[in-house]
Amino acid sequence: MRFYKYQGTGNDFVIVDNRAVNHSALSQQRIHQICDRRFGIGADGFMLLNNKPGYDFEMVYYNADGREGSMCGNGGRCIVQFAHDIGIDRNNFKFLAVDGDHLADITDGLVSLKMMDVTGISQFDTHSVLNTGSPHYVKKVTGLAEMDVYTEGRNIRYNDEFNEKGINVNFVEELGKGSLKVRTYERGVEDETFSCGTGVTAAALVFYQQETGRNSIDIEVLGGKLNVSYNRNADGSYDDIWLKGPAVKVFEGNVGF
Ligand SMILES: N[C@@H](CCC[C@H](N)C(=O)O)C(=O)O
Repeated sequence: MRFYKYQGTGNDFVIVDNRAVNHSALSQQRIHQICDRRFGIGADGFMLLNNKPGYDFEMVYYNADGREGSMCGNGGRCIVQFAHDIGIDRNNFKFLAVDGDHLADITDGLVSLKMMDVTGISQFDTHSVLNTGSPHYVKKVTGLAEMDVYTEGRNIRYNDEFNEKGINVNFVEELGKGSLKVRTYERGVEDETFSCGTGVTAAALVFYQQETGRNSIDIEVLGGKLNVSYNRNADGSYDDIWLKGPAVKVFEGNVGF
């Protein structure tokens, strides 16, 4: 099986072009093995690029545990760069993912992905919960650089409330006005990753809830820098949400299992 390895701010993926040869029957165990960093290629997730009438392609996303995941923002940006690299020659892409239609473009070497509209944020004393294509728990913290994100994120992800379905846990510190640092414990990888696109999107929306209108937030993650821009409506809903950042091919090869 021919595969391509991509990364977007250190969130890394194995991608397979599934248009001519059909790899849709790969088992959960096999995808988990492909993503294993010791026994396989190593990645946070696995994606198939499928043909889809009416779209440039369809993205099917699996977490590193081999289960089909909800939307992956960095995966979406990487598969757009992959589509461009294999000759799907567009300035503006339109593709289908598990959470619906997405638009995307590549400008000045950066991939921008339009995220789904967000209708509401559930606010609690210590944290917020929202869905940006994947479910996210967002907690404001200080001293993020020193935090044990793995242990604290895992405790939340496996508590009685979230244990069954799981949740992605984001810890967020404000670096300055319109500038955040985010670290994420990801469901399905069950570890801290270097970046989470739907997670930084959630963090941006949670942090600037007072700012109605157009906002642009710069976000630092372990693997680099992202930008989230969006429109906040007076009723508290969000639309025209764009996630922008690098998406880069790392290597390609063949895998026999
Ligand atoms: N890394 C992703 C999020 C992937 C989905 C997630 N792990 C889940 O299924 O909950 C991103 O960049 O958004």
